[in-house]
Amino acid sequence: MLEQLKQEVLEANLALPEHGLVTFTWGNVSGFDKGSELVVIKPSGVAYDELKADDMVVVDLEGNVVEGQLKPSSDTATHLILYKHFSGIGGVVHTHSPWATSWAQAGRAIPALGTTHADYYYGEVPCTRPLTEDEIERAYEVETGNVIIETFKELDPRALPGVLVYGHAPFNWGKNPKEAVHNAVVLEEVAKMGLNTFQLNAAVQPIDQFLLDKHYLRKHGANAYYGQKG
Ligand SMILES: O=C(CO)[C@@H](O)[C@H](O)COP(=O)(O)O
Repeated sequence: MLEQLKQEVLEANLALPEHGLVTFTWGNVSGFDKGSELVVIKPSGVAYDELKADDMVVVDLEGNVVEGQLKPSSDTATHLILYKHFSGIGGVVHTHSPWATSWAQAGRAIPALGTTHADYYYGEVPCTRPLTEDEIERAYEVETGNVIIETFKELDPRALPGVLVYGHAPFNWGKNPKEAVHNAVVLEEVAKMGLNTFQLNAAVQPIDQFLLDKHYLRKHGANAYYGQKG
């Protein structure tokens, strides 16, 4: 069941170390099958170079394992909440990529300081509030998902395909696992550029709205013309 999605999720997980987003097993990718409403996710704690498509775990949106011999990622509950609330996403990534994780540990949103950011994120990449001790003790991974949904109450997850979880690390998403990883790579790049930019100019301000519009909308707007579009 879901053999093609398992292969896509495997390839997306293997892309994490390829792009330098993970150390050891500090990351996971899942994919969502709209027809069956099932999620394919990386097994917990398995090294990327040992992964096979058949190792992927299939769960329903309540987290019940419907296929697979291994335990699903420890972040499965967070992935599931994102699929339930962000309609249209087909892939979710979580890593501890160092530059984005540094912003999450500092509790700071990443402002749109340049056009590289604007090409993918239509404004600052938000950071969630801290979880309370009760939320952490009671249902850590579920409340991690809930605080992301809370953070996006007034934001469009299609225009901002990533978030920094306070004190933890980033989560990203996209229309499929491959796009979710692409957005995670971009987030790590703009996190690195942002930190370096502030070191060069501590008073730097976010780019103007018209430049943000130009770069974001040329790739993602109704009249997008970037690449071979338009
Ligand atoms: O955030 C964490 C641990 O803090 C996790 O992302 C692990 O780093 C990966 O867990 P598995 O997917 O292997 O269960």
